[in-house]
Amino acid sequence: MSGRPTTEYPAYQKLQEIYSSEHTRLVLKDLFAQDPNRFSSFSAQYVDATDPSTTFLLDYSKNLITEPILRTLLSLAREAGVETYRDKMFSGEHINTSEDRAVLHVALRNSDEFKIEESGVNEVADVLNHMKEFSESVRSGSWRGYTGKTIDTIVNIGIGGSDLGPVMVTEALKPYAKRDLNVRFVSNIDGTHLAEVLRLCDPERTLFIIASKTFTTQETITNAESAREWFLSSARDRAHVAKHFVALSTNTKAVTTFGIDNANRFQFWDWVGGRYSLWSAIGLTIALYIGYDNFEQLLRGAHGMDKHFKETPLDRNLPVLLGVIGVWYNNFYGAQTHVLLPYDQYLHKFADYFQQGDMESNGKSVTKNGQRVNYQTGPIIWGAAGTNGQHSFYQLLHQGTKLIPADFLAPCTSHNPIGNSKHHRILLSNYFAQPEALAFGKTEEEVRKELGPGANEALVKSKVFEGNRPSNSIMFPLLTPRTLGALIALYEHKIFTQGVIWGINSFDQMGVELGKVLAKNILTQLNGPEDVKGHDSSTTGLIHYYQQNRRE
Ligand SMILES: O=P(O)(O)OC[C@H]1O[C@@H](O)[C@H](O)[C@@H](O)[C@@H]1O
Repeated sequence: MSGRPTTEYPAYQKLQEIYSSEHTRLVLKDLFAQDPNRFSSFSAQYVDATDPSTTFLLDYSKNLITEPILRTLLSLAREAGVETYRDKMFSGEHINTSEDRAVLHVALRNSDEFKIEESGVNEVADVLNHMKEFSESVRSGSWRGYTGKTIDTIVNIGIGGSDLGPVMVTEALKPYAKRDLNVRFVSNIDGTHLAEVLRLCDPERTLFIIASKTFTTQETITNAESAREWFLSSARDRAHVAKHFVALSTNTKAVTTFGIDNANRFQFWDWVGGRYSLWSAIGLTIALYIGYDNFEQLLRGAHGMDKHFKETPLDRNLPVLLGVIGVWYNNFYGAQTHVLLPYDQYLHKFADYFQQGDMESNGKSVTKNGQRVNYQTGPIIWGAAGTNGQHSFYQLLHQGTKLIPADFLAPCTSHNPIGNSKHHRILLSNYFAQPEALAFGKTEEEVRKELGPGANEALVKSKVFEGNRPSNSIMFPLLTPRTLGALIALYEHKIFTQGVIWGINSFDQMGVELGKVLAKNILTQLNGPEDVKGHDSSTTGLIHYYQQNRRE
């Protein structure tokens, strides 16, 4: 994150040479045949230092790497200053230079271990207590709505980081949830989202959580205002809002203006980036759903990974290993995307979550010093829960023309061992088979043997799997709150590592602003064709079409 273009580091140039001279010889089938210990050399077990039951295995042996390549990739991380910038982050230095802010999501899950000097850090424990008290009163039924009834539905209104984290974690940790409490999410400004959720709510028993770091986000404020209107059409008296609306925000003034009691505001700080905020007050919906103690376990799991990232030498540092291997494909193999494939239905929002986490962090094309990069930065992140993807897009993973590095994740034990774990064994057999098929493929010779003499030539070719498609596999005993915390932090620090190597600022998101400004202007021009001014002919034509065809 020094802002130096990554191509200037000696290790980068060395990697370029290695790639040019060796990549045609990097064949997984051969690498495994040559080294019977490849799995043990290129895998590692993570064990939380204070809770050995929080553990997972990372197998990175099915990557197109050798020891010298990995060593050189780690040299690149060192030359780019990953260790230095990691320490700067943990000590509260303002590494988000464009916004002059510290980057301290690690302080939100710090059980007082790292000493961090930054205003607000000493308030974290108070906010957690506030969340504990509040979530317990709602869950126990002592918090009552305006007619004296208990709360049965939480509606989280927020977008981006104020939505995706709570959505992903409440889905992932459903086995720990209070099942008689419904959680619903409204994020999109499309009125349909709010309308369909409100249809499921009883105003006397619904609690709205207005989640917005800035409390100025157009979608969230508009949805919150409409929700308040819906609520007041039953409750009538504005004084009842206090029992049904709480805010999670850094913006005290805007929360008060909205009419939410200061006692019902859960504070956080500008050093918490939106996409790193599920650990803050933004996690209130999570605490309400799975209980505060489980939320705390999630924080502890992440803290364990923070310690690992902070204290482990780079060659055994799991986020760093994932980061540099990703750089290898992104910058040398020209891979454009990275796919996340959790074989766990509970993790079906994992890829959606890390689309923001990764793409908003590392989707940048100037360095921290303002120089246009002449190399690739953040990959496109996508994915879906296994085995569904196998019956749709895996065709392209196996036989398409693109290289798509993949991460496969799975629990050894299911929370739902129905049929004596029959489902889980089938699920896992697929989890094991897919990376194997991607890596080792199926040769023409094997196909011919299978089809027998006289087989149609085109058919033979179409059944060949070239293989040599890389992947990481992550396995953990059970998806617990603590394990999930560790896994999320693993990917957060991977993203950090890559951002440092590419010399970009992973903590601002200037790229989301232009569209917002243009939309505000266009909103004032939608009445009639005479209002539409200052656009290109395409935009003008589209707005005119809307004006001619709307039925309002
Ligand atoms: O929490 P807020 O302030 O409403 O912001 C929501 C989202 O707003 C988006 O514009 C930002 O790109 C995200 O990073 C952010 O998470």
